[in-house]
Amino acid sequence: HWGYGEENGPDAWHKNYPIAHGNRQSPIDIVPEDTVYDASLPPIFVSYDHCNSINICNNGHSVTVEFDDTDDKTVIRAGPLDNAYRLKQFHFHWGGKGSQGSEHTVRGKTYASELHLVHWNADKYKTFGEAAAAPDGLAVLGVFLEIGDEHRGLHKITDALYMVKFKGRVADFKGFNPKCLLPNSLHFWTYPGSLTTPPLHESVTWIVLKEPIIVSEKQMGKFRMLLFSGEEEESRKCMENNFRPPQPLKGRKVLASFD
Ligand SMILES: C[C@]12CCc3c(ccc4cc(OS(N)(=O)=O)ccc34)[C@H]1CC[C@@H]2OS(N)(=O)=O
Ligand SMILES: [Zn+2]
Repeated sequence: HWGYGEENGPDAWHKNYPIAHGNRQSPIDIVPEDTVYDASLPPIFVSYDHCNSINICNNGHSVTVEFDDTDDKTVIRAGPLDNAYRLKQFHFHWGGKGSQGSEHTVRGKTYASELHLVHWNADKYKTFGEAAAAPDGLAVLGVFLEIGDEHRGLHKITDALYMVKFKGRVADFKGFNPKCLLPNSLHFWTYPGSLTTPPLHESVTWIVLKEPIIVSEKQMGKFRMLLFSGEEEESRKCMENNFRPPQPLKGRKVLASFD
């Protein structure tokens, strides 16, 4: 099964998922001076007010917080999007001790972690799975995490991680609103890309925020207590370095919402 190890890591994914060598793969290295400022690009509109998380889960690749997406309560719209996209889940990618960890990079700079808020086009598609296979099916909002002071909003998440230490664990996690995980500025870069884990579907409009949020090394350390492995497995591998490196741009244009 695919993972982030020597044998089953990103360089091997193409064997079962040939689209890994496709023309709109993610993540990418964002080179600000090569991006195109598009003054006609409206700001993104994040309406997470009536937001309710359901549970927190260790899926063996990351830790995800799932949302009730049965109506248009929690959506992002505008920016590069033609429809309202409903929040389905968010999850993180992170590194080992204070090193790399983000998936997107900025002129080669890696951040300690990257938060992905995964939304799907419920205006056009009936289910998340159907949307996830369509070229305009998903919109993922990416937020960089940088090491510094501790982040008050992140505490609720890091305090819940002990409940999902092992792969396959799910725990109740109600009433969390991810609005508190967004930075002050919603200035973004956007480009057409893909899921960054198998099945690597080329169905994502990426919206990567320029401004990182600041979290403490102690908070990041709690993510590294999670395990890739299940409770019954004898090999206990810390969940860390669960990121795919940047992929070829293949002629894609990266638009900037700011000059
Ligand atoms: C659940 C699904 C498989 C995995 C998957 C999905 C959607 C968004 C995802 C975002 C990810 O993370 S990332 N970094 O943002 O790309 C990683 C995996 C994702 C759908 C696609 C088909 C499956 O859906 S299904 N079973 O057919 O209903
Ligand atoms: Zn992700």
